[in-house]
Amino acid sequence: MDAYIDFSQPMLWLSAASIVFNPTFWNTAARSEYHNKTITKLFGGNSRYGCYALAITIFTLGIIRDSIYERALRTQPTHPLLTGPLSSALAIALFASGNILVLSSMWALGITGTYLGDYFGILMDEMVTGFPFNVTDAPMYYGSTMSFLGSALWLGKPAGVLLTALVWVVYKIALSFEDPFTAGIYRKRDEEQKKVGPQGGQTAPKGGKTGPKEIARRINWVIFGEERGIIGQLLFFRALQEKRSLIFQMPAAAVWAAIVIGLFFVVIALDNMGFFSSKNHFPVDGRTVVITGGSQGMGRGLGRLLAQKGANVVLVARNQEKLDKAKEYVASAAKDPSRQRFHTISADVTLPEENTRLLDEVTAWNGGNPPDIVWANAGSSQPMLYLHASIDTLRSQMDINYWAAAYLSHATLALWTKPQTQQKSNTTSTPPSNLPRHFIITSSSLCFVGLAGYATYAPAKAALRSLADSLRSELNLYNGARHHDASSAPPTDIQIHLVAPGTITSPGLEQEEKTKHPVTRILEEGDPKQTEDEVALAAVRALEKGYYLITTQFLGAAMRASSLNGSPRNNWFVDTVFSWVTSVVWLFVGPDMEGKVFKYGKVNGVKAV
Ligand SMILES: NC(=O)C1=CN([C@@H]2O[C@H](COP(=O)(O)OP(=O)(O)OC[C@H]3O[C@@H](n4cnc5c(N)ncnc54)[C@H](OP(=O)(O)O)[C@@H]3O)[C@@H](O)[C@H]2O)C=CC1
Ligand SMILES: CCCCCCCCCCCCCCCC(=O)[C@@H](N)CO
Repeated sequence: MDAYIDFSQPMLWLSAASIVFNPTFWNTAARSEYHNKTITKLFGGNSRYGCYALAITIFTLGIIRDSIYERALRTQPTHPLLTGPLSSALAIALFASGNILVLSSMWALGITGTYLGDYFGILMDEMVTGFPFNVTDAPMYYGSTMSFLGSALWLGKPAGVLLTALVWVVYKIALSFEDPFTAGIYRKRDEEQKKVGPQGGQTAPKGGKTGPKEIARRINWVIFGEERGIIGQLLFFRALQEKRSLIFQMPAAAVWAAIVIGLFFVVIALDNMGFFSSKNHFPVDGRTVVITGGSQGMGRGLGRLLAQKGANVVLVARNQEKLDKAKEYVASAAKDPSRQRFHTISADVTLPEENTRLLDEVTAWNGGNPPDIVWANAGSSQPMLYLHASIDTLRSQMDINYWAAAYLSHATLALWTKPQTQQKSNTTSTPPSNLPRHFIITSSSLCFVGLAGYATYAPAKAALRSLADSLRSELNLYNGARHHDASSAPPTDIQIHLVAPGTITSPGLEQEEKTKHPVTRILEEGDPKQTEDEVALAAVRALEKGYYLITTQFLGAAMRASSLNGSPRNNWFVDTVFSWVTSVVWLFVGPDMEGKVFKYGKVNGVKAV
């Protein structure tokens, strides 16, 4: 054991103590502030000063802890297993991505948001849902853990790996205290706000477009060191100082690997901040959108979000009562209620003629203009073992999950590709509509990966992906023809998109849980759950960036990256490197998933039909 870790070194124990002490300290301090206003009282009743003081204290304690950690490691044995070029490359990657998580989290939350401002009654107005919070709920904690592990690998010290494990456990415990507590604080605030009077419902999450002005403002912020900038610079320079001398000792291959992986995370972060495309590729203000399956779940979330962005919205589903309620809910979010219009159509989209009828009805309602955006979102899942499903079920699953979207695309594209002369000019739309029209299909992340228990459903979703890929290729013909003879060609470009969400906490999910086999639950256990609003926001943000094949959370993105095939890339660099990474990840995840199903059969057996 002594070859790995030297437990006789006092620094090791001091480091462990400081690792345990820090989160314990800030949780105790913050709770005492929350209950008795202890820190605020110390600062003459000014809670903001109190919070800044706590921030400085926590930050200083962090630096002390980090330097004790480093000193502790220097007195520890090095192990050859941890000193190769691979280990160094991994160290850099962990350190880089850990720091990106920490810095971007601070950037997004500010000082009071980062350093427990909630406990001081300084609440954030809006939930931050963009990067890095779309990657993990606790980027600070995970980022810091990654940096610890990075340092351990860099120095090649098994003791560092052990201390990192301690960091991780301590953070996990801290999170299990903090998360419910903060959730409680915000719940209380929301209840109080409700009592005071309606504030227009939920506020839209923060983030959104990052135009050149916003970028300039942020750079300014960093250089001139307003609150977030100062901390960012401190951390950045400290990281540089520590690592500079060591880079020169690295073998070239490790340097290159580290650069590629580091760049990968930088590009992801920049992409998430909207650096690569400041133009909005999906303007909806003043335009007319049709959403099938719009009466609940993701469709309703989309309706609400697009109403907030100024669209006229038509919701389609079968049940008229639910449609009426949803319309009221969506309309109440309108950006400009005096101008925006809302409508519902009851239709069964599994019937081809209903799809043509609904488009005719929308066109009439829209002053003779076809809708600008059509979203084939209706769908319904009956997961169960394949052999437990009747042939009728297999067919009806295909009807609602594949054919409904196929019929709607067929009818919509027929309308949109009519020559200019046969389409009324889009007089109701502002800005004037030679803007592209969009046909969007809701598929599922299951279009990328097959899972036991989804053979009733996933094939339809995979077929949708193939439909979108094929139509995307074919639509180039029409978009090209607009440059041949404008008068006989469609009046606008036509774009198609496929959105592949993961698990959504919708009424549909409650329904599918009734037939789902337990083994399916095991396989999809790790899939993050998104609300209808979260999934709608993620999808629309990606559309605004001009993406074609869209996922809404990180696991979905990984599944997508591992099955890109010939589909157009969103960001060629990220997509390419990510697909390499996933092809390695699958070597481990694949057998693990196969094994889980096998083991379920081994333990429980399975009945023949
Ligand atoms: N929930 C999940 O975990 C996931 C869902 N998806 C997909 O996302 C989409 C939305 O799902 P979700 O948010 O769960 O929605 P829900 O299942 O909660 O709602 C489905 C909507 O579609 C409508 N609908 C169902 N059948 C028809 C029909 N034959 N004709 C017209 N409208 C119909 C329903 O209204 P009515 O019954 O009144 O017709 C309702 O508005 C679906 O395509 C689904 O496959 C993808 C990944 C995960
Ligand atoms: C490198 C890549 C690793 C990939 C691991 C794969 C893990 C599988 C997660 C499965 C998620 C399933 C979501 C289902 C959504 C859905 O459509 C249904 N709820 C509707 O019925």
